[in-house]
Amino acid sequence: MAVAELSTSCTKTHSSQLSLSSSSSSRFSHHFRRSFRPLPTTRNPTISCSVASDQVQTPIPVQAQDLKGKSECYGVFCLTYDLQAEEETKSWKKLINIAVSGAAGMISNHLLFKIASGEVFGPNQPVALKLLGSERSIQALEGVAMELEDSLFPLLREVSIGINPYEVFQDAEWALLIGAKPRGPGMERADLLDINGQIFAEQGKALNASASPNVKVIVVGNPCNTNALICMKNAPKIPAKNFHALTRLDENRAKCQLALKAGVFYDQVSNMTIWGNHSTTQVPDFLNARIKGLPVKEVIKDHKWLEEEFTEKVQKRGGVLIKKWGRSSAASTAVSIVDAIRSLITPTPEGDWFSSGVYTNGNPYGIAEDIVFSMPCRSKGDGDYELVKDVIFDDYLLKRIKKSEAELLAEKRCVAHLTGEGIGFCDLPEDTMLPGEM
Ligand SMILES: NC(=O)c1ccc[n+]([C@@H]2O[C@H](COP(=O)([O-])OP(=O)(O)OC[C@H]3O[C@@H](n4cnc5c(N)ncnc54)[C@H](O)[C@@H]3O)[C@@H](O)[C@H]2O)c1
Repeated sequence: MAVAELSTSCTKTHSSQLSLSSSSSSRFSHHFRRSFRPLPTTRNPTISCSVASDQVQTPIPVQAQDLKGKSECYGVFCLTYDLQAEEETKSWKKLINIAVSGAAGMISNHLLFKIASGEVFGPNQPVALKLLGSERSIQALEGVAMELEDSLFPLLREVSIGINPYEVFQDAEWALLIGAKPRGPGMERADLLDINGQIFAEQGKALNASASPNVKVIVVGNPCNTNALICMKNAPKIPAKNFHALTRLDENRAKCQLALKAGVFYDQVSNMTIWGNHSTTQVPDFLNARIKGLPVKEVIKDHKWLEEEFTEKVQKRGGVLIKKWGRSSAASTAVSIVDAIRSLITPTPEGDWFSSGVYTNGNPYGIAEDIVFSMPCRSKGDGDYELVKDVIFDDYLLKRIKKSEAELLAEKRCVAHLTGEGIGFCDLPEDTMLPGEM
């Protein structure tokens, strides 16, 4: 839909509501951007209308040096489009705030455009993007915001960028935490846990202080299960159930491999669980998965392949991809983040389920409590989920699950200093890899 079309659906613009700047006299001056503050919550951006206004001049783009410690609206997104709440149309929903960290990275470069297009939250859901970068990525973040400007997405009502999570996470209803440091040459998994754990401890505190109290958090940055645990422990005001570690890419990869082996298209594969850690100890569950509604083992008779090749193929898929392409999977990861969100905001198809790394307290499978473990979930589409109870186990599956559980318990001990549970002590069973490493 074109911007012009949108504005015709708006009854009236309210220049009196243009209260974006703390200095109203400079609001429409060429330099009004300088006095900008983070987007105020009183802005009531319920109604979507054209971003254009004949009174408004071109804003000066945010400069890197302006951004220290601030979250700034960006360029064209500083212009107003608001209408009064009572003029809300029936066809457009209330704007939602989506925070994305690592917004200048490769995964975000795919994800942000999917969110802004309406592909994720729906064609009648206006969105505000709050983009968090690192100090090193400020310029790149500005470039991302420029590309978003140039895309003219009707649903994208606001974009703000910054490097201070307390500012950027203000009122976030979704937090997609992608930004993290990659494992450098010679770096042990324990080092990575500590370096990235510190990022997620700080971001947990920031979410606790600034985000919507019911914010849904999807942690993508690796090691994502333990990062999600750290983040959750540092955000006691937010329900533990709201934290997810992304294992959806692993689920999608597993479905693809089963489909290939069975000679069916991948939409025929369902009930795919990834158990455990997003590492090479993860367990793609072929015992409970189904192909065309039948147990996998009834369709794929080559059980040796299932036990030996399938599992390893899924676990190491990311590493093989890096070897081929020279960089890690970004597009398919972004797609899997979209899948993960959509699984929470749309009802799960009858009888099916999806995988997500979630908090283990109260789980029905006997998995150790107080870790973030990938398990099968179902959702009513309200943003929440329930763990699936009707799954079966055999010795093979249980043994593998135990291995991944042991790894996550060790990771938890390793980051005790970041979860407020004492002194970190690293006795990781082995230096396992992330799926994107080889
Ligand atoms: N869970 C999964 O399935 C999965 C899949 C693929 C990648 N990953 C992980 O996702 C992460 C990002 O991957 P990518 O390919 O986009 O990497 P990338 O290096 O292209 O981007 C990461 C971005 O994060 C930024 N960043 C670093 N520290 C930050 C901080 N404290 N706050 C905000 N931003 C920060 C960096 O400047 C960079 O722009 C990595 O940790 C990767 O291992 C997870």
